[in-house]
Amino acid sequence: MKISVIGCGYLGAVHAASMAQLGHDVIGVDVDKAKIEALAQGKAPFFEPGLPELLIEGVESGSLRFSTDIADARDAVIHFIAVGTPQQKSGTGADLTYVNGAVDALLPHLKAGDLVVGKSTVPVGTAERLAAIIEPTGAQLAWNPEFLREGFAVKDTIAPDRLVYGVRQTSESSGNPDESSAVALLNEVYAQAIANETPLVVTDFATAELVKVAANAFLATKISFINAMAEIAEVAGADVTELADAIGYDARIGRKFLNAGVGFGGGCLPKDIRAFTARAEELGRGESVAFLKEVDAINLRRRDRVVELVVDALGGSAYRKKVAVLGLAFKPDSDDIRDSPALDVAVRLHGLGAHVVATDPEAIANSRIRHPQLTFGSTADALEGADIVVVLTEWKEYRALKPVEQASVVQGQIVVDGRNCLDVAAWRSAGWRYIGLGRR
Ligand SMILES: NC(=O)c1ccc[n+]([C@@H]2O[C@H](COP(=O)([O-])OP(=O)(O)OC[C@H]3O[C@@H](n4cnc5c(N)ncnc54)[C@H](O)[C@@H]3O)[C@@H](O)[C@H]2O)c1
Ligand SMILES: O=c1ccn([C@@H]2O[C@H](COP(=O)(O)OP(=O)(O)O[C@H]3O[C@H](CO)[C@@H](O)[C@H](O)[C@H]3O)[C@@H](O)[C@H]2O)c(=O)[nH]1
Repeated sequence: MKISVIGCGYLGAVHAASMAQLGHDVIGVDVDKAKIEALAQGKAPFFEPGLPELLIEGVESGSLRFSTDIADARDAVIHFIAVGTPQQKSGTGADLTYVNGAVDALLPHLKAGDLVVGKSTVPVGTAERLAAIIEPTGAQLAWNPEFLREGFAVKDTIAPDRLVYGVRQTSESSGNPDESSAVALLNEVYAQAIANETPLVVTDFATAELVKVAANAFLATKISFINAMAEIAEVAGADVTELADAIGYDARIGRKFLNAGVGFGGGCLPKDIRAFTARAEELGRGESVAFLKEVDAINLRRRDRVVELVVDALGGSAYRKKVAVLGLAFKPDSDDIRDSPALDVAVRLHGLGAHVVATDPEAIANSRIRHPQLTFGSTADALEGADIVVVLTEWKEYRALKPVEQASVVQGQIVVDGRNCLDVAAWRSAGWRYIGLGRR
């Protein structure tokens, strides 16, 4: 099928490359010239495992093209909207400027029979409003939320664990949205996943929009739940990792997303729970999701706690102490530093007068642009003569560090494990003072 993908960031670039990989003819459009130049040469503008290979293959075969000119999307039949919906600058709601701008720009190029497919995460009610603008062109709108995880984005796009189509409920389709042509077109786009019997939920616009924010709200709640348990474990002398293992054996609870630590960050969970709360308040149902404010508060307290643990371990002041910060990205296998707890903690320690030397396998370049005041270096640079080591992103190279080898490099054998990802026994037996979050 001829597909356009409007917005080629973390979501759109992967979506465009994956659609080409699935055999479609794809044009990716973005307003960011530098990004499009890189993509057009088959180069990934950010770190995402598996993406470079797909880009090169797609660009070389001609099935994947990129442009800054939205008019180049006119031959496509399916137009995915994958632009950002960040948190508003003044407020907690979603900023829809980019979604509105993308739809406005696309409008003159739409033709009867086209399908515009919303992928961006939006407040419930957005699709209905956009459909009123799009439908007079003879094109249709569907909302098809994306559930990919950064670090696994290619796999999650090509083989998603479920598909959700939000489509207009029409009288012609006798109230049955499954019959609509939007569904037929989307089934063609996702033919491989459909053939593999990927669970498919066909629903209305509002439900599709809500599914996305509900999923992220649930994940964020699960993480904050275990972090709240970590707070209690800390004062009770219990161990939150053993607690998580024990409750996780209950299949109704499950062990996934029960890793306590410095908390969740990234371009999705934090802003999505805030936007959901703001939208619920607009709809007069703020009390229904008021707990998400607590989820957010618990999450942010974890960052304070890590800073506090570091300062306490340094004898009450971080001033002029060398702090090795291992990890800056919001999660491993990503260079994304949006709302990263790791970067936040590094900046705060720097603000307390510590000599922070921070490292990350992929996120130094992005971190340097945002916070040039920090000192960046290799893992060896960070550890050399450090008074304390703080692990903030659980990259495999940090988990694999040998405590015995590092002991001779540092000044102080103290490690704060902000992700509860190190082997406690190994570090302690090598003479280190190990401090986890809610660990015994
Ligand atoms: N990143 C993820 O893992 C992920 C997963 C699922 C859903 N989402 C949602 O997808 C959306 C995009 O997220 P992202 O992380 O890719 O953001 P991003 O900031 O990485 O990318 C957004 C892109 O849109 C471009 N853009 C803005 N206005 C445009 C316009 N008018 N025309 C063309 N391009 C335009 C920007 O230049 C940018 O490259 C958000 O709503 C997000 O919540 C993201
Ligand atoms: O047990 C856990 C699991 C995760 N995290 C943190 O939570 C954040 C988010 O992690 P994850 O959900 O894996 O990353 P994202 O790539 O942001 O993906 C989320 O956000 C996307 C954008 O909406 C959705 O598509 C995905 O389904 C959803 O998992 C990261 O900071 C993790 O370190 C924890 O602290 N503890």
